[in-house]
Amino acid sequence: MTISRADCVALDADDPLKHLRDEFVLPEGKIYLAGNSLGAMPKAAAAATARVVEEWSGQLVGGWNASGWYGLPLTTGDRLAPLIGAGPGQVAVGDSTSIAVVKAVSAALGLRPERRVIISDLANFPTDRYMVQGLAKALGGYEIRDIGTLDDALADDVACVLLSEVDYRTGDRYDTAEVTARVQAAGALMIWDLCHSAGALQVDVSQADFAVGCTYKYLNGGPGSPAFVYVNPRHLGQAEQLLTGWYSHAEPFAFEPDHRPAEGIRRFLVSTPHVLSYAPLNAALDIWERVDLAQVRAKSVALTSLFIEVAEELCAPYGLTLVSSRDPERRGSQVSFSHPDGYPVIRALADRGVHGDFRAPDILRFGFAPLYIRFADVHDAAVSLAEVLGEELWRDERYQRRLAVT
Ligand SMILES: Cc1ncc(COP(=O)(O)O)c(C=O)c1O
Ligand SMILES: Nc1c(O)cccc1C(=O)C[C@H](N)C(=O)O
Repeated sequence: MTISRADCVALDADDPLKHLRDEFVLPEGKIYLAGNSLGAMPKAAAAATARVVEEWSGQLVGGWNASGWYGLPLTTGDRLAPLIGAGPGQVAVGDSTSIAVVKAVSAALGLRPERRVIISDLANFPTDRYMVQGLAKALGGYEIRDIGTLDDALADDVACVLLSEVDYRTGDRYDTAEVTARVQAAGALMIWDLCHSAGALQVDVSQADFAVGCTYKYLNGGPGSPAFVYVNPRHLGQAEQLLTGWYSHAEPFAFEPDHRPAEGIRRFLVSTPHVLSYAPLNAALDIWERVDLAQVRAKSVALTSLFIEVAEELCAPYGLTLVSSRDPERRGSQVSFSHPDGYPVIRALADRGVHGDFRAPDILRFGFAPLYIRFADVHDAAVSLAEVLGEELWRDERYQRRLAVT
């Protein structure tokens, strides 16, 4: 083999991020390549969550003031902002990505009232599409244009464009600066879904109009951790989002009968924050505060390139086809292959301790979270994949049955 396991161990020894792995709880003897679905747990998350439970028991309702629960969506937003190239007062953390999509798209439509088309990529994660479909139906009079190429779709009737920087299936990445500039040159507003890029790339939202994303993948905020919405400062104070819950009111505790929108990013809140869910996320952000994103990206490129090289070399005879781009610039921190028996292959691989996942119809996905994945893991995962394919372990009948969550 061109690259040996010993070479990979040497790469690990030189890795400037190697000390971070110890900050996470990782299952013994397993290789976790599903951090693009749910990130690993920071060791500090348990104590951070226990602290909030203590605050609750000790302070009861006083916790809203004394422990800063009321301010969590914005204090956490300010901590997350540097990870996506945003500044203070531009990011609100709360709700889910699906809800954040409604906030961002509704705000964009309000800023372009004369335009009646929303562009949504067919490659968008389904919930983004479903939320836009629901919103368009509720508002009435909107057309959703599914893009083949952006050039064909951009016209003077387009209000906004919603795309994912990194495609959840293929792992391919848009050139966000170039696309944003084209969309804005056509007079439309650009909304990026950053679920598969935040914590994996050097995201730069500074030119985008809006962005949304989750915190439970590469950011390691925990299952169901709150999402984020970014609003470019040029729209703050002007853009109005549809979900006008009381946290978006100028004075929630004035209890006025009619909605009066808050100034600034607070307008993009909806209602009571899920206080317990912010605890593990903030524990993860404590780690992120000490991380250089340029090093994260460099390691991500190296890990994904290594996996492609070793997996292709070992699995060449077994019908595996690379789906992700070969150009690391055009790739997120994920490598996808297709195989006609992708589902049982992923199940058999998990039984051998290597956790990737499967996306219909035939995609094997492997996510490489640079904070805790080692080069030796990449090597070992490719060897296991070759064994599963070469020895046809996936043919075992118990791997054919579909689980509820794939
Ligand atoms: C690109 C993308 N958008 C949205 C979501 C999900 O949104 P939600 O957190 O609302 O379930 C996911 C993953 O589940 C995703 O990959
Ligand atoms: N959000 C998820 C969930 O609620 C259950 C299972 C998986 C997920 C995921 O995040 C999947 C992920 N967005 C994907 O890219 O497929």
